[in-house]
Amino acid sequence: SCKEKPNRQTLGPPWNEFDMMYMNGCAVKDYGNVTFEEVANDEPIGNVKRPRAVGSANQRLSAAVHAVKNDGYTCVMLGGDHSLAIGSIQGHAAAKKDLSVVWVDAHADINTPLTSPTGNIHGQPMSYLIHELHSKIPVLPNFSWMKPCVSAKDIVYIGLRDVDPEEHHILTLLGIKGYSMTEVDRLGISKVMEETCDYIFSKVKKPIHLSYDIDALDPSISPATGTPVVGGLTYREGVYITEHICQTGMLSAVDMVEVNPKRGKTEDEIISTVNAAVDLIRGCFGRLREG
Ligand SMILES: N[C@@]1(C(=O)O)CN(C[C@@H]2CCCCN2)C[C@@H]1CCC[B-](O)(O)O
Ligand SMILES: [Mn+2]
Ligand SMILES: [Mn+2]
Ligand SMILES: [Mn+2]
Repeated sequence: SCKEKPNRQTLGPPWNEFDMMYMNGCAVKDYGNVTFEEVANDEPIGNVKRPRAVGSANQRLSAAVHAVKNDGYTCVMLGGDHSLAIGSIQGHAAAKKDLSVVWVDAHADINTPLTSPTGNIHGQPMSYLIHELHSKIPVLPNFSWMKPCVSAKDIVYIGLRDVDPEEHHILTLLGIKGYSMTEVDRLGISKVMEETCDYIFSKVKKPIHLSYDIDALDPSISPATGTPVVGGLTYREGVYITEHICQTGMLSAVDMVEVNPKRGKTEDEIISTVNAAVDLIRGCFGRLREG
């Protein structure tokens, strides 16, 4: 997590007594890893796999993100898979009430437990988070702590190119704003970002929760991920998104998820994926390619 640019003159060496480090003019504090408990016999419930483990993990993550926000930082959550957006956005909303969510992803991750083709919760987080689908989420063990906290009108997707038919129906029914790779090609990324910000700021300027799935980038850049899909964002488009969000001054939390070294076939694939994720986060905190 990172605070705004401190006044350099008043600061001592990079490390000071609050175990903060200063990088790129940001005060960076490492809140450590959220440890997750192993859950034995975590049998699926209907079409939801690992509900108990995922529910308790997200409850812990939610508390951690809440603490980071209460300390006044912009929160950086490094995943893990995209089911962690449940805890990250819950914890953020507990501290900041009204949020806008920019979801950068090849996928919509808005399957409900009933529509999911795989039962994997990483394809469902948005359905747990939005008010409009609350009635479609069954009671699940270890999920009683959470409640919907985002409105459909406060969401924008960027990078969509692998959306299930049921997800497409939900997006259309709820009128959720999205820029698929077709729109990115048609409009260009700068127009997409201009429209995205006009849309989320059209009424009230809400803090932004940027939930960045590394599989939004083309697999040629970030192959070490669970569900790669061809035809993704270029490195430049991916970084432009973060630079544009940064300059709004409204970024309040960012998830960087689905970076999975185990899915890299070579060391180079892993390094390329991790370096892209690092550069995306640097873009969120003011690193400009012009220097
Ligand atoms: N919609 C999905 C789900 O499992 O719900 C199905 N899809 C895989 C499937 C393969 C065959 C062609 C259609 N797509 C992955 C996606 C979840 C991605 C989660 B993310 O966090 O990586 O975005
Ligand atoms: Mn995944
Ligand atoms: Mn995702
Ligand atoms: Mn994805």
